[in-house]
Amino acid sequence: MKKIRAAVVGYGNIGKFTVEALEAAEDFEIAGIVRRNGADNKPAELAQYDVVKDITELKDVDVAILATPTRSCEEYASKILPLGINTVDSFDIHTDIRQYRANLMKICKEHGRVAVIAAGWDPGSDSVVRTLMQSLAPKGLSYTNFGPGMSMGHSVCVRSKEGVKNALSMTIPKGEGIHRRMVYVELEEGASLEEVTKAIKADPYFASDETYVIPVKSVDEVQDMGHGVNLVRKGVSGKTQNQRLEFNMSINNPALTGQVLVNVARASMRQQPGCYTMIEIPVIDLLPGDREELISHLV
Ligand SMILES: NC(=O)C1=CN([C@@H]2O[C@H](COP(=O)(O)OP(=O)(O)OC[C@H]3O[C@@H](n4cnc5c(N)ncnc54)[C@H](OP(=O)(O)O)[C@@H]3O)[C@@H](O)[C@H]2O)C=CC1
Ligand SMILES: N[C@@H](CCCC(=O)C(=O)O)C(=O)O
Repeated sequence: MKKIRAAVVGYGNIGKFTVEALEAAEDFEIAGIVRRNGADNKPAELAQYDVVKDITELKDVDVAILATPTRSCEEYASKILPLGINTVDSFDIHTDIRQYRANLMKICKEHGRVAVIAAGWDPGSDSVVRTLMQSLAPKGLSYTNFGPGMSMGHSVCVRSKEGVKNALSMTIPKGEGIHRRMVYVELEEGASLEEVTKAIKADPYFASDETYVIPVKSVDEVQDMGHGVNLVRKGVSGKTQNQRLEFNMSINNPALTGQVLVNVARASMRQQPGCYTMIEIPVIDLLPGDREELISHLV
């Protein structure tokens, strides 16, 4: 069977775990890794792979897995899709997903390619669970309670602020889908904590949550990439009240996100041209293997 050739774009936390997930997937081969500085300071674990500055330097790429900051995803996808390469990403600004999908839809249709967006665990696999729960109890309330744990998206956002050398944003659940943000920042020399705090609190990632910004000497010393979710729904099936549904997981955040990205990269090869979120993709397409066997094993 021909293997799917995937490129990983960006080699930060998600990029590293995506490479590992690709190495563990028998239906994939790694076409190469795309980094802003190309092969400069190539990490030892990438010795066997092409590490390049531009994806056009790689051969026969079927799908590009964008492991870049959320706010860079659209720029990368808009350049890569017209090259005839599918893209997948874990874009996580929930309020901007519809517009992002509409923008990429045009490009995908024009170039006959597939993009899968907002595909990590939230948004991503949690979105699929929320959808399933809503179908099981169509009337009612769902609550997504995160953590405590490290949000990669919020941490990346803080690291992009002027004066911040490194950052860790912890998500603390307060109940009923409300969260507090505890942000640990390692500041550049001379940076003002007050200015940095103002910039963080004004960012849409943080603007609607209670947020505390705490300076630390070393983010490395306090960082732990564990996270998790408790997703609950209480509602009505048909005319029957008080149906209670629950989904829990406790995870290494980048490892799970990298795995989901590989799954949707596989699924992207099985969709008609267009831009999709995870709830629009048949779940069986996330899995490798023979369809008939999966049906007899899983149904
Ligand atoms: N939907 C979900 O459930 C989840 C989504 N995410 C998303 O994943 C994103 C990436 O997280 P994470 O891997 O921790 O981030 P990192 O900062 O560790 O890695 C991002 C990498 O992207 C590359 N890059 C390209 N353009 C830029 C830029 N303008 N600024 C900085 N880096 C750039 C860099 O790699 P190089 O130097 O090799 O070019 C960098 O290391 C987050 O923004 C988050 O939104 C994360 C977890 C879950
Ligand atoms: N998008 C998140 C994953 C879901 C958890 C979350 O949204 C949060 O902690 O706020 C992340 O970037 O880590």
